[in-house]
Amino acid sequence: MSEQQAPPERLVVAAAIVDDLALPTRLLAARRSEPPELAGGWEFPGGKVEPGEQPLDALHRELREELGIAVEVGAELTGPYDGRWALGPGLTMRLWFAVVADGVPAPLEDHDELRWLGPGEWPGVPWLPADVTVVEALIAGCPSARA
Ligand SMILES: Nc1nc2c([nH]c(=O)n2[C@H]2C[C@H](O)[C@@H](COP(=O)(O)OP(=O)(O)OP(=O)(O)O)O2)c(=O)[nH]1
Repeated sequence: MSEQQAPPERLVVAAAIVDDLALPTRLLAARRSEPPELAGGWEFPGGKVEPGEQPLDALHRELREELGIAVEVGAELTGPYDGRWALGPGLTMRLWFAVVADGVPAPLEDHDELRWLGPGEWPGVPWLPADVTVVEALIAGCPSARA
């Protein structure tokens, strides 16, 4: 009988899209439309890195596919697990600040609503459970996000 191995971890890459990399006051949140168990939860736009793909290439691809935008990527908000954020069994996330460089964000895929959250509003949507601590860390690092 062969030993059971844990399935490989999948990396999710996502963006905290803000109005200004130096002084962020507005954050773009996206409401998931699928799968049914996640629908209605708000998240950072992004998705899974494909095998052989570089994380930042995956980020640009996901944002182009999901929102129809090109972005300028800024600093990474590193998490407590080897720089990543834990999302659930077998899933971790890397998150970068970004600003829109081209296009107007639209919910083209996987989302049914986008919302720019102003100062004091960043915690104000029902984020996916794993994102709540990420949003807290974002706010802690961005005094300009507070009301
Ligand atoms: N993009 C994103 N996913 C998140 C966040 N928080 C969170 O728990 N997740 C979870 C939801 C999903 O289970 C998983 C991301 O998968 P996804 O469905 O967005 O990936 P994908 O676009 O590549 O789609 P697929 O290949 O699975 O079809 O991570 C977040 O802030 N952003």
